Amino acid sequence: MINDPGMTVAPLDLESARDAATQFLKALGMDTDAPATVDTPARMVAAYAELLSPRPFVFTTFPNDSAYDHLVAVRAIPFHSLCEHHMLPFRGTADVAYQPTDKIVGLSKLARLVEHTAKRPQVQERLTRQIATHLTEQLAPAGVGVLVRAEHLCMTLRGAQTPGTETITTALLGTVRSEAALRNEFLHATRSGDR
Ligand SMILES: Nc1nc2c(ncn2[C@@H]2O[C@H](COP(=O)(O)OP(=O)(O)OP(=O)(O)O)[C@@H](O)[C@H]2O)c(=O)[nH]1
Ligand SMILES: [Zn+2]
Repeated sequence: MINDPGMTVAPLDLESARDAATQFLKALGMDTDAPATVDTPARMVAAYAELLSPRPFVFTTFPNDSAYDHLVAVRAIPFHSLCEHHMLPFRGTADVAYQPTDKIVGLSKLARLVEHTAKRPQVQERLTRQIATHLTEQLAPAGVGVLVRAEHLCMTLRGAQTPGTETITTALLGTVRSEAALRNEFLHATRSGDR
């Protein structure tokens, strides 16, 4: 189970959230007593609760018994998160890679780790770093590379209103940062044009 403190998700108080959502929607002019919208505050809370509730999972690792020492990369892992400034979604893909030493991880766990890290109020920079830090702590790999591409709806739908923009963040650690050959291998494996 994911249990390091940086990954803990605060418990949700759904009842208080429902009361607050009713107030919030009334203040925005919605009639929350009308038949069609009487359940809207509860639905809104359920929707946010779903977006903020990562599925628990076990970060299963195996001995690296073939002494595999090139990059393991899973790319284009889809995710959605909530920007902590506006509580609007940002969504995109994460490319996650590591160079193993003694341990390898079940491949699906890289996708589950992305989901786990994304389903909380976030900024993209922290999301990217947290994925990389978790891999470093759990696998003691020689290197880690994480590249996240995302559309921020707070920027594309409102505010600056810039549809089509994509934000790219990277976290390169260990050999993926320091060795040109591995860095290039990572950047080549994650090139968006190859999808
Ligand atoms: N660095 C970073 N900024 C983000 C992220 N998500 C949203 N933001 C930005 O957070 C900032 C909040 O800025 P404010 O000026 O306080 O908010 P605002 O008045 O709504 O700003 P506008 O979005 O420009 O209208 C905005 O520039 C957002 O684009 C993120 O993941 N990382
Ligand atoms: Zn935002």
